Amino acid sequence: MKRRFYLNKKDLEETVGIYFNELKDYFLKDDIEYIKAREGINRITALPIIANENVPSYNSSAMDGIAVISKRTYGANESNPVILEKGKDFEYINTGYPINNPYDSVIMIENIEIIDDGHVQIRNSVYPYKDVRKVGEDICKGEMVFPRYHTLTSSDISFLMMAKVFEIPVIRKMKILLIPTGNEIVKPEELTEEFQIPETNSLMIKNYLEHFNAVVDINEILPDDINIIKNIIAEKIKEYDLILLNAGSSAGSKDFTYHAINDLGKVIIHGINIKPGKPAVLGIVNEKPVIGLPGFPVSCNIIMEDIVKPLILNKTKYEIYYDNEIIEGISAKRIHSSITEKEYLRVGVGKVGENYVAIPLKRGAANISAISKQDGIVYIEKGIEVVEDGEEVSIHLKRSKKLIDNNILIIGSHDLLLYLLADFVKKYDKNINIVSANVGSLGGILSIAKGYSHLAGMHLLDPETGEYNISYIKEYMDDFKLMNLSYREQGFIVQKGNPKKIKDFEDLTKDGVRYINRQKTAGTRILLDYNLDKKGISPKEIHGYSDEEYSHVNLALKIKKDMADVGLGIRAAANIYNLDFVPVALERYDLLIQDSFLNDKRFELIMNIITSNEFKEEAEKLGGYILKDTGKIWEVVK
Ligand SMILES: Nc1nc2c(c(=O)[nH]1)N[C@H]1C(S)=C(S)[C@@H](COP(=O)(O)OP(=O)(O)OC[C@H]3O[C@@H](n4cnc5c(N)ncnc54)[C@H](O)[C@@H]3O)O[C@H]1N2
Ligand code: MOO
Repeated sequence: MKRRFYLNKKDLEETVGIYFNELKDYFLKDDIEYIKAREGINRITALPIIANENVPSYNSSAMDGIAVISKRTYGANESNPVILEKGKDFEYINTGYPINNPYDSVIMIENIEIIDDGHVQIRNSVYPYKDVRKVGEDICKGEMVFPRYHTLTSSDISFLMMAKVFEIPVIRKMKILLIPTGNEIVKPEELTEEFQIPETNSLMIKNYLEHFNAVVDINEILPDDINIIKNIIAEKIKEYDLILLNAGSSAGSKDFTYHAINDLGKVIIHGINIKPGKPAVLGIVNEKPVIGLPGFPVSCNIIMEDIVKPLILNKTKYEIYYDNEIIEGISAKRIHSSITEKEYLRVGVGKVGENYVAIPLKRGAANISAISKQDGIVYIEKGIEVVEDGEEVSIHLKRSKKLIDNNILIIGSHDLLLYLLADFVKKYDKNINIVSANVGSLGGILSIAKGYSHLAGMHLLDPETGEYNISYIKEYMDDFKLMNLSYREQGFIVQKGNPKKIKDFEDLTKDGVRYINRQKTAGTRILLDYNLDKKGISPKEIHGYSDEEYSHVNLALKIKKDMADVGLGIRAAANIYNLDFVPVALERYDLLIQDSFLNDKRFELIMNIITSNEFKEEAEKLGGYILKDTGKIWEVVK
C-alpha cells in the first residue's frame, strides 16, 4: 500500500466549514424519539412543545391572608379604616388556595387588624387581583412551552410537569463507536511487555463525549490490518451515527485510516494546519462521518474538542449552558425593587448595536417560565428602590455569551406568529433564540427608538388616515423602516354559541355582560377606545373596562374560564380555546426594524422564513391571518 502524505493542509476553520458542509444532509435530518418528560433532563426538544394545561391552573392566592372583594376595600386609609365582615366581604386563605367568586384580591395577614371572630379592619385599599396568581400567568394551555432544539434543564422539566406535558419528542442521543487500532496497543490492565502501549485514549474520548449526551461504545482493539478495519467500519456504520478511529492517521507504513475510509466512502480532509493534531482524517461513509483521530493523546484531544464536539452539537442541537460570566448592560425597563431585600431579577439578554440589553422576565416566585427563559440574573442590591430604564446593570450570565450575542430581541405587541417565528428560526439555526417581551405596540416603538430591541411588533390604527403604525412611529423617530408580518382579524372573543349575543360595541354595555380589557399600551385597547369614542359610548358603561390582561391568549383564557363574557382579541387566540369569534376589523401587524439590524444575517434569515410557503401555511392554520403583504417594507425618511 502506498504511503499517504498530507501536504495540502487547511486551516481549522476552513476545514470544519468544508467538512460540515459535506455533512449538510446528515445534520438536517433529525432522529426523533418520544420519551417521558420526567426523564428529559439534558435532552433536546425535537419539535415545539405545547402546554396541555394553564400554569397556574386556577386563580390562586400568592400570600397568607384574606380573600376580599376589591371594590369593598376602596376608600380605606390610615384615618378611615374599612371594616370587613367574614363570609360577606372576606374569607381567610393561605398561599396557594383558590380564589373563588366573588373574591378577586388578597390582603396579607400582616396588613389586617382583627376586630373579632367575624370582623377585620383594613387601612389600605387593594386593586383587583392584587397578590393573586392569575390562571395562566406563567403559560396558557395551547401556548408554546419551548421551541424545538431547546436543551432541557432541571427547572424546564418541572415546568413541563406543571403544563401537563408528560411525553416529549426529543433528538435521539448520538451513538458513537470508537475503534482503537494498532498491533502494539493493549488494554492498560493487560500490559505484559515494555514496548506495548496502553490503550488510554478511548477512556479519555468516551468520558469527554458523554458530557455532550453522546452514547459511546468502545470496540475491541483492532490489529493493523486494513481489511479487518474496513470490515468493521462497513458493518458498524449501519448502526452508529459516528465512527472514530484511533490512530493510524499519519504517514507510517501501517497507517491505514485514510485508505480504509477512502475505500468505503470518501475522505474529505486529511491534514489540518494545527499543532498538535495535524494528521486528522475527516471522511464520510454511508453519508455518516468517520474520523481518524491522531494517536498522541494531546493531538487526539484537540481534534475531539475542535471537530468532534462541534459535530455532536450540530447533529443533536445540544446547547451547553455556562453560568459564570458577568457582562455590563442596560436595563430595558424601569424596575421598582424592594428596599429591604436584594432582588434576583431574571432577565433575557440581547446585543442591540453596541449595548447588551437586559429585559426583565416575570418576577413572581412561582413563575417557573422565567427560569426557562433566563439568559442571566441582575442583582438589585438592598437599599436600591428603582433601576431606571437605560440604567447600567451587571448581568450574571446563565447561558454562553456567544449564544446570547445571537439572540433576537422582539419587544412590543404580542402576536402568536412570533412563537411560530421563534420555532422556525431555531429550525434553521439552532444557535439563534428569539427573546420576546410583551409591552404593547406603543412600548414597542419606544424600545426601537431607545435601542432596546431589534424588532418591535405593532398594530396601531390612525383613525384620521386609516393608515397603520406610521403616524405613531413618526412621533418618536424621523427615519425608519417598517415591515409587514401579517394582517389579522380582530374581534370579540366570546363564549361558545355567543350566549350574550355580542354583535357590536353597543352590546358591551348590556346588563350582565362582563368585559375583559387589554392594558393601556396595547394596540387592541386603542382599537376599543377608538370605537367607543366613535359610537359615543363611555368606558364607565362597560362592566370590567378596568380589568386588564397582557396578551390575547390570557384574555381568551379568562373567557374560557368564565371569568368574563367578552374581550377584544385576535381570532387565533379564540381558536386555541375553541371559543366563538365575531370579527370587528382586519388590522395590519408590522415589525419596526432597528437600523443596525437591517444588514444583519439574522434579519435576512427572518425575511427568508416569513416569506416562505412553509411559514405561511403554518400561520394560516392558526386562523385569522392573511399573509398577502408579508415581508413588504415601508421606508420613511424625514
Ligand atoms: N513522517 C511523518 N511522521 C509523522 C507525521 C508526519 O507528518 N510525517 N506526523 C506526526 C504527528 S504530528 C502525529 S500526531 C502522529 C500521529 O500518528 P498516527 O495518528 O498515525 O498514530 P500512530 O502512529 O498510530 O500512533 C502514534 C502514537 O499515538 C499513541 N496512541 C495511539 N493509539 C493510542 C491509544 N488508543 N491510546 C493511547 N495512545 C495511543 C501512541 O503513543 C502511539 O505511538 O504521527 C507523527 N508521525
Ligand atoms: O500534529 Mo501532531 O498532532 O504534532 O502530534
